[in-house]
Amino acid sequence: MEPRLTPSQYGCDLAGWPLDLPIVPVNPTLAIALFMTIDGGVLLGEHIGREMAKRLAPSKPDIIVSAATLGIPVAIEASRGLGLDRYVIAQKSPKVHLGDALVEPVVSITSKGQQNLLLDRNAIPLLAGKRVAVVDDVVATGSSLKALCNLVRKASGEVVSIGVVLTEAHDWRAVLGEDADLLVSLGHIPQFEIRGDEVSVIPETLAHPVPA
Ligand SMILES: Nc1ncnc2[nH]cnc12
Repeated sequence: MEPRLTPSQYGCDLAGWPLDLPIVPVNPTLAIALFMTIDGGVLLGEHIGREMAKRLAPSKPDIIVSAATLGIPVAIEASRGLGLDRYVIAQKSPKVHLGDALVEPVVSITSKGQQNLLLDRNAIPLLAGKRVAVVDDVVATGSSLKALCNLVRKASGEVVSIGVVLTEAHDWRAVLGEDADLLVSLGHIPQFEIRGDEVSVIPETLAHPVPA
């Protein structure tokens, strides 16, 4: 069994929607506030879509792109909020129809090892020459969003904005580089240091970091 950490939850705000997230270890010294978009309910999904749409609308996207699995509700709800129909989801696991897919590597802090993001070649016509908003649930390392931006560009789409529900710490800024300027979010979560069964916020990972 995982040790129970104290405190066990972190309270955050998603554009006016208060949420208590469970604090879970990702390794012996680091814990995160876990946000699972698929467990939040329909009303939270609607709220996320409405608030995400407000923030993405100024970039006038034609279509939204995200990654399976936790990005899927964000893509659907943001598309609904923007009045868009089609959206494109990059897959993480090879599917029978994806033998010939466009591929980009990803390193995640919540899944072990290296994975790939795969874009179905049949989706290329939906993206080529289009203004594309890339969305995801949480940006931590920035690796998934960077891979998504690379896939959109390989498909000749223009990345006009990046929308995430939560930013987590700040490592993503360096990984995204100039693309970090395209990013909008609904909230921020820090990361946590584990000592024994107690956790404390790492000050440099707060929205307005406290220098070490
Ligand atoms: N806090 C978090 N919740 C869910 N997925 C994540 N991926 C990276 N950080 C995460």
